Amino acid sequence: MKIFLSFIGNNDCFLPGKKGAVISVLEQIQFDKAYLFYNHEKYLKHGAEIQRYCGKHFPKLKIILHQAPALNPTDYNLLYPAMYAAVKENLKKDKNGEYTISLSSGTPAMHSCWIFLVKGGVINAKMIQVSIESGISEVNFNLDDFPEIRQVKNIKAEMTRLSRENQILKNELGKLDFDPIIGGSREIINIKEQIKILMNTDIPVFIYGPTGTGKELVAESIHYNSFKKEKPIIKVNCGAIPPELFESEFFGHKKGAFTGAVSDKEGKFKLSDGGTIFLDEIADLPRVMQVKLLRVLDSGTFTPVGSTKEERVNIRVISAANNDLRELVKNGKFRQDLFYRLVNAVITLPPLSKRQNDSILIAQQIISKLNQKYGKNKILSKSAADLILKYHWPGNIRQLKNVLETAHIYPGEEIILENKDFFDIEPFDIEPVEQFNITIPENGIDLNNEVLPRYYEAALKTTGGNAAKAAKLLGMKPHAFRARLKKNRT
Ligand SMILES: Nc1ncnc2c1ncn2[C@@H]1O[C@H](COP(=O)(O)OP(=O)(O)OP(=O)(O)O)[C@@H](O)[C@H]1O
Repeated sequence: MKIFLSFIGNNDCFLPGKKGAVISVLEQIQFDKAYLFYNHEKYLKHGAEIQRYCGKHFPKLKIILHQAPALNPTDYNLLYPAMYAAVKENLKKDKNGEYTISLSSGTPAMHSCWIFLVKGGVINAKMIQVSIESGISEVNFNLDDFPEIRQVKNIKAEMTRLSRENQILKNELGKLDFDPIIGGSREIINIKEQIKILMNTDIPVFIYGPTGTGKELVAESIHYNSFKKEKPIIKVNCGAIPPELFESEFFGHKKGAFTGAVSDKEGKFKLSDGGTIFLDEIADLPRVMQVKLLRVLDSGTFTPVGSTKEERVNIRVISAANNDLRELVKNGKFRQDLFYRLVNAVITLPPLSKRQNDSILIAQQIISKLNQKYGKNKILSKSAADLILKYHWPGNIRQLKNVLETAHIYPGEEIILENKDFFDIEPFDIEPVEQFNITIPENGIDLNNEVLPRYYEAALKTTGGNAAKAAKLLGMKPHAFRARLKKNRT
């Protein structure tokens, strides 16, 4: 749509034998719409004359008279904000218009403001001037004619360039900006190298490793070191979403789409647009959702539940699981096509027990954080360090954190650990079941009400209160786990 913008000036009325600049332009160039601005009511009369004339001669042209109120048409301080607001308001209505602005009507201050609006990037428009002698000509000077404006533009570009160069140099120096992953073992150094290679690409990354080994930390590290770091990283625990809510969680829903949808809700894909979506426990994604996820990854589009409008997103996908997805594909539990879409690059996290002395480095960092939090100055005892190195840590770093958090509570300057501290946290790792010395009372035992509840609570303790993860430790579905827990607690 071709749109014309101009102020109405004193000469834009029909003096005998003379048509003003506005009419001259409208007679020579065909527009669909003309916004004629005036700063004061007295110009409305001229506007109405132009409207009448055009209505007769160019009936298809739509003329809109728009007030940009500024008491004094030569006062830049009043004029510029009024014109800025008027332009912004009209741009909203005709976003994709092809704009032409006339600099020939109105005061010199108005002309200058037009130039600032165009050259400042507020409106993308062609500027013209019109005179009896030379007719219509385009005003097309270069920004280089304005050293000050050019400087500001260049500073912005320069800053972007420098920040990119800085990032590249940092990468070359082997440093990550955001580096929460503690460890000096060969395994962890390799993982950081992989993060550096992958962080500024859009390649989908799959992170594989046992529970509590830092999969989420690696996903954050990729995101917060990437150019997308200013955009969100949205985490979704696929193992914790009830099957019936998957679609709404991922794609969002419209009000009234189903019982309980009391308002519109944006889904995780929309929320992570421009950034990263981290799909944790991807192996738990039901097959029906696997197809839908594949579609989003292929087309970049999805449709919220209850909507007919497709939405487009641009996201980086990082997924994680502690199961070997290849096995699940072989067993027909995970779609092969989705597997190939997600697993372009794989980062494998080793268990803590395979990371040489990293467990001590991590333990020291955990203790120093706890010291800061509680205003203490505790250190790890030699015997505790030995135990940490010897123990096999089935719950990995999360378990180490829990053990140290509990041990930190006790008085004394040193953190002391005993065997029982580990066992309390990890009830399944005490000893093989055959070695248990269990005696069942003659009147029997109520497994459901007396024994299992202790395991539910212990599993919750291991996962730091995360019910979905606790359910997983016990091989239960999250909703079944929650229901049992609720029942046992009441
Ligand atoms: N190398 C590390 N250095 C310091 N802290 C770590 C490291 N790895 C993991 N952690 C900490 O251990 C805890 C568990 O890590 P995270 O949640 O990333 O593990 P995960 O592999 O995603 O676990 P899950 O499979 O159970 O979801 C977090 O508190 C995390 O900050």
